[in-house]
Amino acid sequence: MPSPVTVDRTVPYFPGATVLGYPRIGPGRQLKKALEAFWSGRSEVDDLQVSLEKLRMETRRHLADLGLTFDDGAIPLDFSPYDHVLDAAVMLGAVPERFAHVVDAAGRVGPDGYFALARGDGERAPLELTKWFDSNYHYLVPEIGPGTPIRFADDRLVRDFLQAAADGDTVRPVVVGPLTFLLLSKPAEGSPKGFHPLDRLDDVLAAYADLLRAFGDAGAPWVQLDEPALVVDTWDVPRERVLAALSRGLETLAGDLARPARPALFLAAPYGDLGDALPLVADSHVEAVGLDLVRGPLPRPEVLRRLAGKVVVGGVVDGRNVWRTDLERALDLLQRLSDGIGEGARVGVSTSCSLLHVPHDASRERRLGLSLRPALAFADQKVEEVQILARGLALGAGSVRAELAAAGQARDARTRLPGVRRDDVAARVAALTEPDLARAPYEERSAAQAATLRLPALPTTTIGSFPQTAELRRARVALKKHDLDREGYERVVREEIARVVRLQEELGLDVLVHGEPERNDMVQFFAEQLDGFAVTDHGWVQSYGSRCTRPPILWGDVARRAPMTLPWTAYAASLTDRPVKAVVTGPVTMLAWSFVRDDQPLAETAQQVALALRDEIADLQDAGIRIVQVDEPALRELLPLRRADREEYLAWAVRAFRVATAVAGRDTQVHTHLCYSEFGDILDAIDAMDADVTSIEAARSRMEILPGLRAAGFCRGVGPGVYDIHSPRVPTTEEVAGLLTAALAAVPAGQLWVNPDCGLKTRSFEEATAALTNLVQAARAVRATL
Ligand SMILES: Nc1nc2c(c(=O)[nH]1)N[C@@H](CNc1ccc(C(=O)N[C@@H](CCC(=O)N[C@@H](CCC(=O)N[C@@H](CCC(=O)O)C(=O)O)C(=O)O)C(=O)O)cc1)CN2
Ligand code: MET
Ligand SMILES: [Zn+2]
Repeated sequence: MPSPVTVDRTVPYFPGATVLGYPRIGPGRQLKKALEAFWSGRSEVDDLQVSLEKLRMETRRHLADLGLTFDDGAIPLDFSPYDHVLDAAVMLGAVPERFAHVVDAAGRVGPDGYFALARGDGERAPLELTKWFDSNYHYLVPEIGPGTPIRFADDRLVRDFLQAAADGDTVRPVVVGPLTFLLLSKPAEGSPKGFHPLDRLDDVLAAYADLLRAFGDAGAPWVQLDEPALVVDTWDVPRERVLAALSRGLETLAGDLARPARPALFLAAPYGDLGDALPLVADSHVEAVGLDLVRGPLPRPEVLRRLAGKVVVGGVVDGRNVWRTDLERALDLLQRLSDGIGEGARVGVSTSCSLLHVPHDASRERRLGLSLRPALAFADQKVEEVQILARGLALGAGSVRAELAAAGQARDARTRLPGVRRDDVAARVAALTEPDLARAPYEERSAAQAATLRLPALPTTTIGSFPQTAELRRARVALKKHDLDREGYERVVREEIARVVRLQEELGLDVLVHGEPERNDMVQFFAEQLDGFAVTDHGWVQSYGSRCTRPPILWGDVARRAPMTLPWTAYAASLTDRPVKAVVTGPVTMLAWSFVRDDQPLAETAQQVALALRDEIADLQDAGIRIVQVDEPALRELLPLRRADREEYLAWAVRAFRVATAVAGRDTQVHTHLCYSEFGDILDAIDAMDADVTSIEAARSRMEILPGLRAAGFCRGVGPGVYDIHSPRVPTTEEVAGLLTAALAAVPAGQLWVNPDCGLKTRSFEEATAALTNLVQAARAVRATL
């Protein structure tokens, strides 16, 4: 084992400039490639370890090349092989009982066990995957019960630190903080009523204290504890309890455990405002605190003064968008922060949150055109921005005058691009009136649809996508490289549609889809065809594990140029007598999974996207399509983290859905699909969307949502997912039938639909066929009992 680093522990100095975290996927998606090679058996575990360490090494060296320095802890070590919340659970040995065997006698979890927790192992269901705060990143939900083992068990994080140190690179380890860990956990199965993971606070704190001691022994100058949970005020425990837990945590980890036994502590609170938690942090013994000054306000003067003894790290560079920072404004904010703290203020400059949410490097986007590219800042550009700001803060604005001016010019130039403001689009949004948003009463619609669609009870369907084959992806690459012409590409797509339609008929599904083979991604595909959006070539961002997306960049007013999915859907419909359901991506999801403009309210942009979709739905309807699904999987994701902001958001989100869908006549059945989240908080909004059928993720959480829906008075069609598509595991017929029977306890048979949790694009045809065979059989069996 490499020897510890020697540092002067008496003076914890903090960098002028840092970032809270950096993309983990690698500029060439090295993480994805290494993981998928290992999972498929194309590489051995040693190859995987070598690839991962190489990626960590290249990342820290790259950050050093960009100007961040090792000695002062400016370079974060925030790597994770799959997910950082899973890493914290593994560090604590806190695995669910069904996975107890993956922890060895020494407390460590090997690669197979680690990936079994993340992805299941064929027999055991993996941890639940859900949204990380209000982002499109997904974390694995720890399951914590009264008896779950919790101690400092797996020291991988410390070993990673020492491995870097052995190369002479002293990094700043980043760990999910103890409160955030517990608040993101769910009670393990079998926990007594009233149990909350927070009940295990003392055990978790003891384990973190051991972790910090180990980092101290290893010579880490700084450790960053991320506590984003503190900016959220909607947890299922009262705020007082969260604050009491925070006090206790600060006392245990920063006070009782004093330096030099531990590294200096940097408590970071991304994604919002610390609010009433900040005074507690100010009065604690942590050495540094990171504030999100993009989303949160500058703290009040009396709170600022209490921060005087600490390093205060101003998160002024937005980690959630890709626009160049208004450096002048940011510098002014930092100056006010410093002045507010008063004499001796030590202010650092950082990003508002980890750069996990943005792609690596905007300079690679050759196709983005000379007009847009200068206005963009991806991770590497943001690393430069924090350094410019740190220089400006240390040496005065005059020292960075040229940089401030260049940033200002690039930002101004963007707002003047043709297409940023369009009178035709503004006029259409302004002309919308209430009747444009209303459909016929549900009873009338339901009767009309029953007459035209003639579906059996418990109709079976899928969520839209079928497996994306390597052949399709290759064809898209060839099309881009001009090795395949448009006609050739469309032939490949049509053949795939025909194959998927045939397969669905053979399987006996009731409502068919075309399978979405023409889509690289459900958001990017539409963005490529809409005015106002730009797409990237290399702008990959991790969504979960090895899965990535290239979020489009929304820069101008949105309008549809031509039908987007109509030809493909119509082609599928021409091949079968069964009803074919068209599938489009809804307005909120289009925004949530893109980088949005910062010069106009989201609500306004949402109506523009909704109008473009409305035109598409009108065309589909005119072409004889009688079922249209408008996917809104991100509806819950964008729900504000603070209770006070929620109503306004839900109002415009629901309105946008209705703008898009109210063009449907009474005998056109409107479906929506929601996935990946707790729906408890948005049941009323789901109801207000007024969709005829709503499909929701439910398999991993065993149909927990249904009683709530019933209680909310929801009376339309509902398809609780009966099988988890995120895992390769094929559900048995009995299992699906069991879930359907459970669902029937909460939903009348006339309302219940049968479908998977989500689209099948990440599965193989073999897995999808096996699972759907069982799904159809289960539906038939349960139908026979009605
Ligand atoms: N945007 C978005 N967010 C979402 C979802 C979603 O579907 N979209 N679903 C939920 C879960 N998140 C997901 C995110 C990504 C993927 C996913 O499958 N991503 C694919 C990439 C999809 C894509 O853009 N595909 C392109 C590009 C594919 C590609 O990598 N091509 C290679 C070449 C491939 C070859 O030669 O075979 C290359 O460019 O290097 C295409 O099909 O055209 C992946 O990581 O592998 C799935 C779920 C929630 N959030
Ligand atoms: C993440 S929601 C996915 C919905 C989409 N229609 C699909 O089936 O893939
Ligand atoms: Zn979904």
